[in-house]
Amino acid sequence: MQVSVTDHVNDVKSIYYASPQPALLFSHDKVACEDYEPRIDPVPFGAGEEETIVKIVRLIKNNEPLGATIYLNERTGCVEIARILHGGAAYRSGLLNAGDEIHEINGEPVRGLEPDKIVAMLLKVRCLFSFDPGTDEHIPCREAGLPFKMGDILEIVNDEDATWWQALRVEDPVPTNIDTPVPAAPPVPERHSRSAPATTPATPGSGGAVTPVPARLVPSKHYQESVEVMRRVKLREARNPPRSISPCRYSPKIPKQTRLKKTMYHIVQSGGGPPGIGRNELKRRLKASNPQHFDEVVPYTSREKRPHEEDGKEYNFLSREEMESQIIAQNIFPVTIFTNYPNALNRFVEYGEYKGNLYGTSLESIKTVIQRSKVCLLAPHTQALKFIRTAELRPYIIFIKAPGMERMKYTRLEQHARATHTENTPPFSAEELRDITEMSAKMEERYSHFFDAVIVNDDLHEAAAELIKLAAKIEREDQWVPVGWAY
Ligand SMILES: Nc1ncnc2c1ncn2[C@@H]1O[C@H](COP(=O)(O)OP(=O)(O)OP(=O)(O)O)[C@@H](O)[C@H]1O
Repeated sequence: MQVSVTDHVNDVKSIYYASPQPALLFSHDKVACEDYEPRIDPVPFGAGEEETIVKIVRLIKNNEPLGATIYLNERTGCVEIARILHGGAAYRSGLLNAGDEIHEINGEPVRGLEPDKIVAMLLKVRCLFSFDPGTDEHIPCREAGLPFKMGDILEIVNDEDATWWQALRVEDPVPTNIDTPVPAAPPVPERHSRSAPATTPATPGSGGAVTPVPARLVPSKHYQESVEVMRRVKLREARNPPRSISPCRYSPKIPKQTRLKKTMYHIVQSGGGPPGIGRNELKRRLKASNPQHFDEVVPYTSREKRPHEEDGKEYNFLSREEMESQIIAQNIFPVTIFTNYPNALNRFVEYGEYKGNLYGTSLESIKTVIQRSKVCLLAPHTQALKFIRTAELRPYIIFIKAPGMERMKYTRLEQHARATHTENTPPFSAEELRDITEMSAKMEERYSHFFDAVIVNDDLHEAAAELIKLAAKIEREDQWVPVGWAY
């Protein structure tokens, strides 16, 4: 031991000859004396050999397999670790052993669950885009590609390659042969279920009853992002061909943070679908289905209060100066607004100007609704999604989509449907309906990765019924959430 230490120091010296030797020796000795073994709480004093000890094991690992198989011990009814695979994360941690009983995973009890159910608690990837290997010009082998559709669930078994990951479709039989690598725990690029271990069910001693399904290639997150960027650049260039700019005259513009964005309010409200598609109508119907349960935020405005209005009921009324200073402040101190700018009480997730008055929805108003144990219904602008799509609010985003142009005309023209954000507007013209339909397609193309569900607002009654049913289902079932929300 002593010899190897000296050798090592000499090696280092020969490369970094200028380094002072005592400092090197000191660093080396310090590192060598550190204990890098995982720390396990000491066995309670007095616990006998026969007594059960509960270990709470915390494994922090990257996108790699846990490297363990599990089985249901029918005698005890407990889920136990069948094997620890050599070299896997569990093996390296030294924290888990074959025969250990698993009582809960990420806080969720597993007693009585079939191993299959536990496998269903694996972190998996829900696809936020579709992929057809037949049309991808860069895939190294088309036959090896795994086609998938948006919403499909995949298990990524290898994410070592920067461009092509290996994946299994979740309905494919999971390999159980212990001689083959256990499917990887999830990289989960975007979203995953709330539960989380990475184990594979196995019957002890069976050594693999199911023939493993070979993993196939899917684009990595990095690759897909590059594809998306390129697609948008091409699209933009096709729409506005670049003009040649003299390099001498070109100076990049520095965005002015303190300028107030002047967006028309009806644009500001175009989040859950294009304006005019029926978001507010559907929101109204959902609220009416259970007014005790659903509620909406009270927006802020700088316009004059009308005689019949009550502050805090229809709107929260603020002077234009107050609203402006708060909006400007949040642009200057995007993160620390509450501590750095004591006058700013509101953080507007969206704001805009309509007919000379400011309107906005504040984060605090949303929280107020939630704190009253109500489900907060919003129809935000797409720009607001990044502010509200947080671990704190955990929104469920439903896109209200336009049906085809023919159905738009059939359903809206007959009903004399008209915009509701302004008063006394004439019914939609065919031209306006075309705009709504086109905007719907553009929004879906651009923001579909934010959507948890899509409802096509064709027949209004059917769309409302679907929304009400979906709202009930959301409350019953676990949802997919971004990775960061689960911890
Ligand atoms: N499926 C439908 N069939 C017929 N009319 C509809 C349908 N959905 C909504 N409408 C009507 O379309 C009009 C616009 O709906 P709504 O106000 O809810 O749209 P919006 O998306 O909230 O847009 P805006 O912000 O312009 O109000 C209303 O008259 C509404 O009753």
